[in-house]
Amino acid sequence: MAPVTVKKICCIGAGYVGGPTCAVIALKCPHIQVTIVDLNQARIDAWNSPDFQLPIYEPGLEDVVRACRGRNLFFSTNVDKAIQESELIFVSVNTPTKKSGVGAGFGADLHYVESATRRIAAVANSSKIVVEKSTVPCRTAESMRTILEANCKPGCRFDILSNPEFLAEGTAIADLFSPDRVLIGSLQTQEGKDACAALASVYANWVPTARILTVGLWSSELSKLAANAMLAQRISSINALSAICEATGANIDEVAHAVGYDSRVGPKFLRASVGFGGSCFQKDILNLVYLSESLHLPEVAAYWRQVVEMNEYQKRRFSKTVVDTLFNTITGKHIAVLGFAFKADTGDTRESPAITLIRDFLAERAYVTVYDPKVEAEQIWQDLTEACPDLTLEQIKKQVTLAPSALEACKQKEAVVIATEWKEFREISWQTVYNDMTKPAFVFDGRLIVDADKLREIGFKVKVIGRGERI
Ligand SMILES: NC(=O)c1ccc[n+]([C@@H]2O[C@H](COP(=O)([O-])OP(=O)(O)OC[C@H]3O[C@@H](n4cnc5c(N)ncnc54)[C@H](O)[C@@H]3O)[C@@H](O)[C@H]2O)c1
Ligand SMILES: O=c1ccn([C@@H]2O[C@H](COP(=O)(O)OP(=O)(O)O[C@H]3O[C@H](CO)[C@@H](O)[C@H](O)[C@H]3O)[C@@H](O)[C@H]2O)c(=O)[nH]1
Repeated sequence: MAPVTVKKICCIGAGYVGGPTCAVIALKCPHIQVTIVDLNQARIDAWNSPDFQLPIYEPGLEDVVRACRGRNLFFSTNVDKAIQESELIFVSVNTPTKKSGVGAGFGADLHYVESATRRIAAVANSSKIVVEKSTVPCRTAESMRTILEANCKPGCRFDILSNPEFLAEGTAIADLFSPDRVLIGSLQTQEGKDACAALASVYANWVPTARILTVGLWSSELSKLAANAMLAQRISSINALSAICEATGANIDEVAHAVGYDSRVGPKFLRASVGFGGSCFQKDILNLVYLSESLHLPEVAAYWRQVVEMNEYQKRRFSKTVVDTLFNTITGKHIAVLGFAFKADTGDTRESPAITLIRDFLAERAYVTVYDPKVEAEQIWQDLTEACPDLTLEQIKKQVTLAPSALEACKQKEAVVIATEWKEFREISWQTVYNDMTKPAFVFDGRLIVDADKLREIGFKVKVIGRGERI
């Protein structure tokens, strides 16, 4: 059987991955009709909003959606119709860490993947290529295949592919336009290879073929977890070294520069910080830990677990530095927190280190004022309520206020804490900030973005992650 020519694609899950990924496919493949479906009506309404108030903020995304929405890109809640019409279906639903039951706190909650798969099985009335886009534990494709094959209608067949996504938030569109690689895993049967060729031909519309890697199904699934684990491991390594720098007077920027200059190490992902956040790193490493334990590999599990533990330590260490530096108490003190997103150029707050810091400050009964250029107020209240189960929203609102700008947030505060590396925090007028602050005025830089010497000349007391200078 010759590889299928893909004319219609359905993507189940209109989130941070499904939305941008399939919008870019629609842009680059005008001959393919792409329908992105979701059960969440509000999300689909936002994708369809006349003024392009899209449900996620991602630089460049609006231009892509404007170019193809209504042409060959559609957003809908009619999941069944999109499944039936398409030859190729991406499953791009969420796979959060399990909160209860077996594997709670580590394993991936696969019930969204399973219900999407069951829906495909229930309504498909022709052969489909089903593509696992979500990040999943090794061998999930096997479970999907079992469900699909058990429900296959006469004359139909299902081929399962793994095609993990490597985009990073904030640079998703650039990453999708020019990916380092596209990874496709398939069974090594003729049918599996044909399905793989069909998906590869979609990407080949804009990705050089040398960058389209084809591997076995399980290698593909494991490679995604491995890539995230190794990226996060670099951050935990540099953060561990930042603690040594603070204790010795070395400078973590200089150390990272010197180490990264070795072409075998490379310069990327060596930026010390208050800790990594985001929906993926912690979840995927815990998933790898759980997988290792299930395979009776406790040493391997312990190795990867330490990457997450180091990250927790880094966040705790930073909160403690704030308290210690502010004369061992922040009770009743006023602290501005600049940034709430887990990184710059996104409105996403999942696992943001800012949440942990603010939780710690509230536990010390400090007053906190937050400013973030992209995160919605609703989201901040929701995240803080979840992070502080002992406090009601009313109590949280007595201690936390939201400011309309960075300058407003810093007024009359004893300390400014930089939690996200937004460009505007680099460019803020620190002299104005200083003039309006309570003295002595402290800056705690958790993202290595300020020029500490300049700030000290203005009069600030400055603490930067990974720098051992006395203030
Ligand atoms: N966020 C990232 O940067 C990123 C990058 C690479 C991979 N991933 C992985 O991609 C997957 C999706 O992540 P995300 O950030 O887009 O999640 P998300 O929560 O933003 O989006 C998932 C969407 O799927 C929808 N959904 C769930 N079950 C459904 C069903 N049965 N039918 C229809 N819709 C359904 C939800 O309503 C939600 O809108 C995860 O496995 C994640 O680990 C995420
Ligand atoms: O040197 C660095 C680089 C990043 N970070 C932090 O690490 C977190 C994650 O950043 P990043 O990886 O840029 O964003 P994500 O959107 O989480 O992307 C990661 O997770 C995605 C989901 O699986 C993968 O697809 C991407 O390849 C992978 O980079 C953020 O809090 C960053 O501030 C650092 O502290 N130091």
